[in-house]
Amino acid sequence: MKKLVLLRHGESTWNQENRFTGWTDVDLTPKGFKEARNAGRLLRENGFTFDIAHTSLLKRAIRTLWIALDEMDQMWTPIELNWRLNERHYGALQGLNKAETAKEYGDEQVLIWRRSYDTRPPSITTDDKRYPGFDMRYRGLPSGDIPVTESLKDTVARFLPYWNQSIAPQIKAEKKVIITAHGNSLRALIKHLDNISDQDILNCNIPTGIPLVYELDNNLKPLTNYYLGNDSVIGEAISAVANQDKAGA
Ligand SMILES: O=C(O)[C@@H](CO)OP(=O)(O)O
Repeated sequence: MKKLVLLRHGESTWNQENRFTGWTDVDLTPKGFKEARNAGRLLRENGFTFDIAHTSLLKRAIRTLWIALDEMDQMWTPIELNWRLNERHYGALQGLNKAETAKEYGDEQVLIWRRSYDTRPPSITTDDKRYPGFDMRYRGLPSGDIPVTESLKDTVARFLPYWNQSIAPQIKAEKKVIITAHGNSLRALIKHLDNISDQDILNCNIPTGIPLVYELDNNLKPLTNYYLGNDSVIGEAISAVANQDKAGA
């Protein structure tokens, strides 16, 4: 049996301000630092060690990983960074407040933008200052890979090549792996691993800073999965993510 750990970054400044974030490179809040440290503590107390860590090119995920590894006293763990683990690109919604957007467009529309499988939020244009093509970290990418908006389906499509070519072979080769990423890039992976339907993925919400352990068979089919930590804290954190788009939030 193989174990894979998934960790969403700790609370970011735009999580705190309840803004659509996507590829915007915002940092952790003080609470996010604490969540990352707590994730490291839970991993340490449960005896986890890693041969390799994967994360995105966004500092909220990178810093969460650094802090968790620091808390585990395993900062020497090799880290691979890849844009394919980035958050889903939220197009022209990036920067907008989720509750205000729900007031303007309605809860139902915002839920569709946030959680439906194949609906893309409105796009940005390639002359928008939010266009990732202006950011030097993405300079090596073909322009066809640089998003102006993404559905979860698009996120699955750009995550899976990295999973299939880099991460899955490492796990099959008995490497112990942690992936520190984002709410929607991790939903993309979970959809694939658990073979969740396009409809049911709507109800999947991932809390910040709580390690999620997958136990996998030799073909990487999930046997079971569980969060580390206190069940009621985890339940509240999952509901808080689900409710961010309520007009009264
Ligand atoms: O804003 C975002 O990029 C994501 C994650 O924080 O939000 P949501 O949960 O609404 O998909």
